[in-house]
Amino acid sequence: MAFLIQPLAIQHEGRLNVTVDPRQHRAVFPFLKMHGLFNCFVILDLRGSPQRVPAEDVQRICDVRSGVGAEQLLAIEPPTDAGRSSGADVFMRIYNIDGAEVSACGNATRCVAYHLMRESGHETVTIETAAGLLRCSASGDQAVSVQFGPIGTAWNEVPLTGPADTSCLPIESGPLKGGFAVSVGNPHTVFFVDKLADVDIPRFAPPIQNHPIFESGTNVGVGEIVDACTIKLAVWERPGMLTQACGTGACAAAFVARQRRFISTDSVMVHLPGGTLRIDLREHGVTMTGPVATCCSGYLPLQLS
Ligand SMILES: N[C@@H](CCC[C@H](N)C(=O)O)C(=O)O
Repeated sequence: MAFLIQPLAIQHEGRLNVTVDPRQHRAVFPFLKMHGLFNCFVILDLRGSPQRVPAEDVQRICDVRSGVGAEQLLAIEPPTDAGRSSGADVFMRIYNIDGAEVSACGNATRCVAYHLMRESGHETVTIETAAGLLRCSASGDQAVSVQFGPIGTAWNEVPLTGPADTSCLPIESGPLKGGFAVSVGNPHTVFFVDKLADVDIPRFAPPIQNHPIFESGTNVGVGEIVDACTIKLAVWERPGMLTQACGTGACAAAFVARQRRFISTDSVMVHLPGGTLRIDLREHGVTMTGPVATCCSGYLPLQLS
């Protein structure tokens, strides 16, 4: 697969349109690469030709050696009929680097929302995902807020494979004990430790991520309380990588810290290796606010089925 990459030559007016490469007789899909706190994404606009991206293509595109390099691939598609009648502007399909579809990604939602708001000239956009509708709004020049619904805490919402106390799971790995499992549209298990820097996350997180108590694995958050309104957080994400930032992980950690009364405010600053997110905890749900950035755009010749 060959790529034509145009660093920083970003066209924000109009859609990313599909054209045909006359030499290769293959559809050429424009892509945009963006990041939210260095959690980076390739975005494809498939509104004109909604189809699934095969797992091998996702893997190749996301691999920094063979492709563009990204931690998730996002396909913008038309909303479903149900989504459209509830006000959704688009459907966002989320692929992890192994090609598996997942139902939520906080940083990606901010990036796609920013791109769509630039395209429409509006200050708000509603994105449908497999986990439901996400209402997004501009928050200054280069930042976006996303409203998630209420955090799920029931065992079958996470989902676990059977009934268990999600607020104190009976599993452990080294210093990771007493995890609190929640759903932010995707599964997260949050542990708090005294000193985050002392935890060897690549060693201790995988046994939690892949524990049979989870129906489809879990993302693993390891947090340290800095003060009554601030958390330091690292997230080990499915399918097995330490990220610079995780938006849904930040929502999960702020929610769990509040439940455990480790923090006393409804507005929590979550410091991740890639930067800081503000998480507002409200009765009707959680709102995440943070920056986005555009890396480059280009063209991907793909044979989608
Ligand atoms: N980085 C994302 C989460 C992406 C999905 C995750 N890897 C999963 O498997 O659920 C975020 O910002 O939320």
